[in-house]
Amino acid sequence: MLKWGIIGTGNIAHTFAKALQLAEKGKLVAVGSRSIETAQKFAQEFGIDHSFGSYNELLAFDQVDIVYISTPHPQHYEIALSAAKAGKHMLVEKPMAMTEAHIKSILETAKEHNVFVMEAYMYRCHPQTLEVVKLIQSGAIGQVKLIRANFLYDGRPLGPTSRLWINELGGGAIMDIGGYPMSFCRLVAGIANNKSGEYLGGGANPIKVKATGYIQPDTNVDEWSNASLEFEGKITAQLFTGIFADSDCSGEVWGSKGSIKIANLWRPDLAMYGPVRVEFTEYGKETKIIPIKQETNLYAYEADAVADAIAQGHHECKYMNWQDTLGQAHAMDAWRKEIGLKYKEDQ
Ligand SMILES: NC(=O)C1=CN([C@@H]2O[C@H](COP(=O)(O)OP(=O)(O)OC[C@H]3O[C@@H](n4cnc5c(N)ncnc54)[C@H](OP(=O)(O)O)[C@@H]3O)[C@@H](O)[C@H]2O)C=CC1
Ligand SMILES: O=C1OC[C@@H](O)[C@H](O)[C@H]1O
Repeated sequence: MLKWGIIGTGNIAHTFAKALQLAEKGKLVAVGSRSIETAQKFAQEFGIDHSFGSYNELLAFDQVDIVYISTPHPQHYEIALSAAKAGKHMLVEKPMAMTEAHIKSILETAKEHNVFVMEAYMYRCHPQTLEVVKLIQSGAIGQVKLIRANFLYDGRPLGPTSRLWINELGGGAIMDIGGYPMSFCRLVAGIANNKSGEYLGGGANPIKVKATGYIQPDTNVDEWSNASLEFEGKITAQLFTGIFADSDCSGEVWGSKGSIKIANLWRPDLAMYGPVRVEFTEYGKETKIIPIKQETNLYAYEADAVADAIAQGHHECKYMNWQDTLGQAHAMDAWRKEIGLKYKEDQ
């Protein structure tokens, strides 16, 4: 059993802690917060014995094998460096850090200290995503030509104190949710261009990134944006993200023989985002609905995939490996640059 410690006690930390209760290969043993009161409250809520009033105390605790870093994005960098130096494996929430330079440095430090690290794109570990991968690999839709992926939701009710609307906390749509469509298009292009037929992980890197978007002058964060990508193999993609609209977690892939449509790509744990299934159409024929059996929770799949990789002595997870995270970081920097979106980490 992998022994987990959680760093930060916000929204996703609660979701992940609940999921760990369902994971087969891991359990939550400790939590670290900036305040001891918050840590104790969280520990009580999840019935765990160890709570710490600083992240460094948790990192020094020898009963924890792996930390889940769930602070706002700009804080991931320093915490991940400290975690690696403390010899802890880590699952770092997406984006792994604010810039490609910071992400490179996290991966180098993890390598130096011989620890596992994964950027927490949880949907990559889910059977629905694996079904999409399988369909593309089987040649069912022929040669992939065009990809579309969206992640939008309404972040306005969260109000101005939410990290989502604060530039210093890495706010804005691209950094919060734009990374999902980017990572999906990269995954699909990577699978399409990998002729070995084996899922080796590692998305493709776009050879062109063009984008437009709207940066709110009051907050200096992007409220919406769309990007157009071009990949090798004559594959093009269009991504949409925004934090002002009804939720849209959908994606589509068009090939030379057929297409795939997914209603709820990112949050199959939440029915409000749409049904969990893959629609496959061979052009000119009736659409087939492929139901997806969820045997556990979305984040429990992720936690168990991490546990499997570590048990096999790997420092990366095949569903989101280091090469993929680096390519993702490069593409995300390019997207932001296209619309002039800047953070203090860019200096
Ligand atoms: N994979 C997924 O499905 C999701 C991933 N995420 C990712 O997880 C991360 C956290 O998101 P979310 O849980 O929504 O964020 P929240 O704002 O809800 O929580 C963040 C937590 O981080 C800690 N923290 C440390 N430094 C700061 C700071 N300067 N300001 C505010 N909080 C701080 C706090 O915990 P404490 O006070 O205990 O130290 C806080 O509760 C983000 O990187 C986001 O991209 C978010 C939602 C879903
Ligand atoms: O990763 C995420 O997915 C769900 C969103 O609600 C959240 O803001 C984001 O960080």
